[in-house]
Amino acid sequence: MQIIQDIETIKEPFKSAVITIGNFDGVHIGHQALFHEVIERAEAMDGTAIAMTFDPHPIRVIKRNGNPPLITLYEQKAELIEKAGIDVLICIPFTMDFAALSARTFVEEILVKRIGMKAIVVGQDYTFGNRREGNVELLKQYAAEMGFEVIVAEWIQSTNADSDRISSTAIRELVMEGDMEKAGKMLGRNYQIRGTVARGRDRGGKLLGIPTANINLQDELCPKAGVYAVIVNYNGRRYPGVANIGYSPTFDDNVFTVEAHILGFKKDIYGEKIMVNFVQRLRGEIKFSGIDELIEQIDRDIAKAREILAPHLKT
Ligand SMILES: Cc1cc2nc3c(=O)[nH]c(=O)nc-3n(C[C@H](O)[C@H](O)[C@H](O)COP(=O)(O)O)c2cc1C
Ligand SMILES: Nc1ncnc2c1ncn2[C@@H]1O[C@H](COP(=O)(O)OP(=O)(O)O)[C@@H](O)[C@H]1O
Repeated sequence: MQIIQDIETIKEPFKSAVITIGNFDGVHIGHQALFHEVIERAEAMDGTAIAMTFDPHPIRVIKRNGNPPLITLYEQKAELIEKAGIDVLICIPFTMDFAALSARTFVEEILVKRIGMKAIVVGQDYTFGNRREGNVELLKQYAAEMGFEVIVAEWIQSTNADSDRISSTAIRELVMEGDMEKAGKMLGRNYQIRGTVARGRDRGGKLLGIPTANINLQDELCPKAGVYAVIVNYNGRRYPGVANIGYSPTFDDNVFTVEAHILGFKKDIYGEKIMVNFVQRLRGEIKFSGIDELIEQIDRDIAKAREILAPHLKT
């Protein structure tokens, strides 16, 4: 996948560009369906499948809806879009100047003239341009005038019985409630955080005999405090694990940590990158009266996690 960070570097329009535009936070199954549609159309036209996204996330720049943490940071988002099969990812640095572009200028100058858009795939509620003045109706007017096709994608319903609409907001809420199974269904994969292993309080290995790799979150969404069955990616492999998120109330230092104990693993991995995939929340954090009770409980957590994770690690 080609990645373009600066549209000025696009010197000539792409061949029959089929494009979809969005923040795609989470790259959930609804986003994946849009990409699928783009790829199919592009293939039929012998054209180029393009996704356009923004970094930083527009809500960070416009601050209309506060500052919600992100489901996917840029690196993972780009990886997932590539995996979906998109040919070109155009990542626009979202600035106040960009936000001020009129809908017409954006469509005519950027999408049609520079990128060579021949078709655009959007959801029904797509809005764009300064103050969200552009919508599907306006896009259809421009389409007739400027000569491109507008494809309005059907909404993807959740596979859950309550058929919630799949949305980044719904997924954020599920992750914050610790409902990783439901979040995972909407994402089409487990919710993941990634980071570099940092030093903790030097208790896990020495005091408890259960070393934990601590990671500091950047801007991403933190699941509800508690204990989770997780799959850890390290060095290209997948390991079962248990993670703890919270303040470890048995100890009184009141420091918030995200940490994972990797099962069947023994190695110093400070400074190395790991990815933690949340499969299921097991319980909330407990303030134990002593270290022995804490260790016994963690042993039970590990046994339960092994059971939950076994089917996930078969492949
Ligand atoms: C699976 C798991 C469950 C945990 N549950 C609790 C808990 O219920 N209460 C608590 O105070 N600490 C809990 N901890 C946190 C440990 O106290 C923590 O790993 C320890 O303080 C090590 O910290 P360190 O990595 O900074 O050295 C848990 C840790 C793990 C790995
Ligand atoms: N099975 C394991 N799971 C997680 N980390 C491990 C494991 N085995 C060794 N380690 C290493 O031990 C470190 C954690 O040790 P710990 O005693 O909990 O200290 P800290 O307080 O620095 O987290 C990890 O950062 C990692 O480098």
